[in-house]
Amino acid sequence: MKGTDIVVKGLSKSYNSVNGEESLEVLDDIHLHIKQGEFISILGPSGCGKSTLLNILAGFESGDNGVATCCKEKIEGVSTQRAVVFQSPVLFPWLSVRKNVMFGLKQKKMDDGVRQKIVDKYLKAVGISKFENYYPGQLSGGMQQRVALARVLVLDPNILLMDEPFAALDAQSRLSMQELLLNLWQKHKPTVIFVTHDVEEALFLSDKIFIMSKRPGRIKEEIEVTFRRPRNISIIGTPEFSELKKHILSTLMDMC
Ligand SMILES: Nc1ncnc2c1ncn2[C@@H]1O[C@H](COP(=O)(O)OP(=O)(O)OP(=O)(O)O)[C@@H](O)[C@H]1O
Repeated sequence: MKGTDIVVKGLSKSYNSVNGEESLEVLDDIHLHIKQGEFISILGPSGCGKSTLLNILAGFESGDNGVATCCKEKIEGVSTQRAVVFQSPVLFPWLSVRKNVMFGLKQKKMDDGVRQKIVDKYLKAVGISKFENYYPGQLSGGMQQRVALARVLVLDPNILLMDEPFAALDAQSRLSMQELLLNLWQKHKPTVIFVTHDVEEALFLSDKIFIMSKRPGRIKEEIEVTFRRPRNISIIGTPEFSELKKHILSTLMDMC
């Protein structure tokens, strides 16, 4: 079902310290409204709670106070509507690329011919059809991340939660993954919530950027990114891009 605004109101979260004696306040009074189909990035200092927020939206964890809703329903656990892509691709090393991509679809009741066609479509979309019989260990990091992306896209999620998915890649692979992601997003328009440390990446990809304060993380600033779409890397050299980049960097530096 489409219609998936994500609304977060007054969300806070603390963890017990390892010795259990103190409480570590990680998120404090977070408010967000993310519209269906928006591409959102979250930037903020290390340890400010970006991954914690993403984990709560995924349903892996819950907040202490406040509420996070998706489709007007409280997020209380994982859902196939919300797919997560991590920095390290999560793949089964003993399964071929094709079988990895097929994995989630096996749980769905559908004709096997249809299932195979969906897998073919996404292997092609992420540019790894030729490697369908390879095993993850035989692929580069960038190719593994393509497989990880195809693995979640076959399930047609409404929401993609991405936690620094391209951080481990070299500059060239990173750029090609960013372009690939933008193309896929443009076609299917899932809501994307993308955690990154890379200001250029956030500007290149997003409709909106949320900047979080240092821990306990709050939303310090919300920035609309209005560069025309479809985008290509030529926007990175424009004065408007540089201006916004400078503004975001100085906001982040002020928090150090
Ligand atoms: N399960 C946990 N138990 C205890 N503390 C935790 C747990 N998960 C995260 N933390 C702590 O919460 C704080 C925020 O962590 P989180 O990973 O959300 O930050 P982040 O902004 O994503 O950081 P980075 O940018 O470095 O990845 C950190 O101090 C971390 O040590």
